[in-house]
Amino acid sequence: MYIVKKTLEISASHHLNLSYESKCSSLHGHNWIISIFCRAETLNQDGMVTDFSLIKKLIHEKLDHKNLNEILPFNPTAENIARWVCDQIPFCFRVEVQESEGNIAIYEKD
Ligand SMILES: Nc1nc2c(c(=O)[nH]1)N=C([C@H](O)[C@H](O)COP(=O)(O)OP(=O)(O)OP(=O)(O)O)CN2
Ligand SMILES: [Zn+2]
Repeated sequence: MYIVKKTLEISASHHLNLSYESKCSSLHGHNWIISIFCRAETLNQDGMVTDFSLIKKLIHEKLDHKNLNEILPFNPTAENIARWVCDQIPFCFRVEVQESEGNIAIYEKD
């Protein structure tokens, strides 16, 4: 089994729609650190699982320096972002989204 890991930093803003009062309901920003894991039993014709550049194009170009509430069709929690990222990338099975030091969400496909 081959595994590749790509780590990206996304500077962006968001606010959360929550069922309780929270400072996170106001617009604010984070430098999200997103780690993306892809795996495959065999490599493609280029000798890769998934091209690191493709991962950057699909995620960084779409989210960096954006208001995530305007880009993503769901409440942009770290958990939801992790699942969305996983769904965008060929052969992705695990995504770690670090919102700030000590605050990390992980999504893993079964
Ligand atoms: N399970 C989750 N909890 C929270 C999320 C999330 O995505 N998943 N997100 C937020 C907000 O984005 C908020 O901006 C986080 O604020 P932050 O100050 O970084 O975190 P804390 O309130 O825990 O404060 P620390 O001082 O960093 O511990 C909130 N929760
Ligand atoms: Zn936040």
